Amino acid sequence: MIKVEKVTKYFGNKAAVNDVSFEISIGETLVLLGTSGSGKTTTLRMINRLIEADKGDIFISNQSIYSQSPETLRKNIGYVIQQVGLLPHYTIAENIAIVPKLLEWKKEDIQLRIYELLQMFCLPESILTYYPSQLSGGQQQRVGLARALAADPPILLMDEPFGALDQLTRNAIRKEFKTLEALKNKTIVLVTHDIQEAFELGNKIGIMDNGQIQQMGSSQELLLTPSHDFVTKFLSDHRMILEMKTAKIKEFFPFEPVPFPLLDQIEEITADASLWDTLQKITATNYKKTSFLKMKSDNKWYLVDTEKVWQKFYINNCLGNRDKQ
Ligand SMILES: Nc1ncnc2c1ncn2[C@@H]1O[C@H](COP(=O)(O)OP(=O)(O)OP(=O)(O)O)[C@@H](O)[C@H]1O
Repeated sequence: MIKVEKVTKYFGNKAAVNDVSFEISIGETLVLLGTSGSGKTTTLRMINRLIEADKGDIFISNQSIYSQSPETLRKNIGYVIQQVGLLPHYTIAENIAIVPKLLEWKKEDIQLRIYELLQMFCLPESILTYYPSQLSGGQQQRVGLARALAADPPILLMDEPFGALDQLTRNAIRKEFKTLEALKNKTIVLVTHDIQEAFELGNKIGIMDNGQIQQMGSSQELLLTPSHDFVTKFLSDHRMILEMKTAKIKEFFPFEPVPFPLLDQIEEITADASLWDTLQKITATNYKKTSFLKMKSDNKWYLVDTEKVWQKFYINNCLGNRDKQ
């Protein structure tokens, strides 16, 4: 879907992005993660030609982005930035309608789409006549996302989209973001320096340093087979929590099946849920040593012994990794 081929960008004599290549398939989310100044934003902005590359080429659906005008290109690419970028003198309705209007949609269709997006992002109708400054940060961020999705573009570029929010709002919006049906088939490139955000949202993560992608892979690949010392060091402070977010609860089977669970200790969960999400679910409702999980995969109840889960996690991850280092 998106192919970036040996792309370089200089500012003065310095290469901000140096010979970067990667590919993303339809429906994948690639997160560019890295230190400040490593070239993440420059890479992202070259995809919608807000920054022009000096060398290399970028293809979307096998067509070079340089074979079309930047304006045509951007009509098919949603763009979300940390500062949200809502136009201050436009109402919320006008802000959301910008791209559909550019695409000359009918007035009624734009109206319908606006209401659909309000529902999708849990925003009240009353804000439609407000100006951006009258909204909270979290609401502005939701409107920014709604605006980017208004014309249902196949590609979404996001630059620190949750960066301006406090931690609680950030976590909540991130959770919504993960489950949004409207994002399921989108090809997304997201820039962040938040390691946990990257591991939560990315199918693929590209770790950038000094204008280059040091390693690109799934969260498991980065954690278990880092290809550079930089990658190991970059992730080291967060290692434990990342491994809990990467490990899936199904890896901790077999649990004991039970015919009937105790009703005050039940949680429904999918087999693909992470260990982190599962334990959070269990401990949020009842901090007990055992809990019952109903696996959505086979619809049976299992008794989960969290102590055993911890032991297995420790043996699999902590001991295994230490052996490798
Ligand atoms: N317009 C510009 N003019 C000159 N130098 C620039 C410009 N934009 C970026 N740079 C430089 O290019 C390098 C990469 O910047 P970029 O914004 O891509 O990094 P980043 O990884 O997104 O950083 P951050 O996480 O801090 O936003 C930095 O050294 C930056 O100072």
